[in-house]
Amino acid sequence: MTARLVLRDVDVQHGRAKVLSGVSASIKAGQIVGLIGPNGAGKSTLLNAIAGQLSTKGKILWSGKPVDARDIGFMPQQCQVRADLSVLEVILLGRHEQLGWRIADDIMSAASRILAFFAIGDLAARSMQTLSGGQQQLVLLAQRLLREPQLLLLDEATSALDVRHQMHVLRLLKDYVARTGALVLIAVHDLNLAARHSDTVMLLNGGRLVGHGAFDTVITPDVLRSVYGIDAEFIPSQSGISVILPLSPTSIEANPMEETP
Ligand SMILES: Nc1ncnc2c1ncn2[C@@H]1O[C@H](COP(=O)(O)OP(=O)(O)OP(=O)(O)O)[C@@H](O)[C@H]1O
Repeated sequence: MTARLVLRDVDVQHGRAKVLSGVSASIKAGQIVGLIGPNGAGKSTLLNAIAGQLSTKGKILWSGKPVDARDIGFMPQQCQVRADLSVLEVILLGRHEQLGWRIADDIMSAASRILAFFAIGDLAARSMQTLSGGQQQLVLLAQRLLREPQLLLLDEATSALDVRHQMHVLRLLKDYVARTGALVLIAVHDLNLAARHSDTVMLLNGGRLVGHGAFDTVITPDVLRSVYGIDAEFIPSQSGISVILPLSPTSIEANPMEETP
């Protein structure tokens, strides 16, 4: 039976502010789900809640059970390595539970395969501290994939990558999902990227889930106006997916969730 992530009436409160409110969804594994919404909508909060990093109300179930840390690969938004470790060492830490005095051959070959998939083999001996922001992001993603998690939670994990590396990583994720049947939840700001690379999207606004389904059923000109406060042109492309061209912002308003205690 296909695994499912079930969210039932999930609430998160920070102090007096409710930052996630009544989020419910049933999400089938074997797909990439784009988590979209304006700044402060609750995307990171939802990913942190699923990863078990926050105290929540409601239920979060993976295959009918509470999420087990061993099932997930989580890459938070602020993610960096401060220690002076090499790229290979950081990637191997993806399997830290299995590391001992001697690194088993299968872990070493899995690490080499991941380095090759991400096209970062030439960085293996480099110190993380000498890498660019985008290169560090690639290494940390590779580290998460080494675990082969069933539930991969990525918070803007391609934000520091150039367009070619973004495409490469999203294609790798697609192959990974096809090979393993995993579920990937990825928070993204770029709506065109979400349209092109997600199987479905979840749209958050003001801490609530306001849309869930195929991108073109969730994101319409009216929704862009009401949720993002922009007018936009939808330009048909050869891929069959319209390109969204933002035209003008309407107005910037305070996040309604922050105004009401
Ligand atoms: N530790 C905290 N204490 C108080 N409020 C918080 C805390 N963390 C987040 N918030 C608030 O929760 C709301 C949701 O934040 P969150 O980071 O989940 O949004 P987001 O959709 O990921 O935003 P962005 O796209 O800007 O990263 C925001 O209003 C934010 O100010």
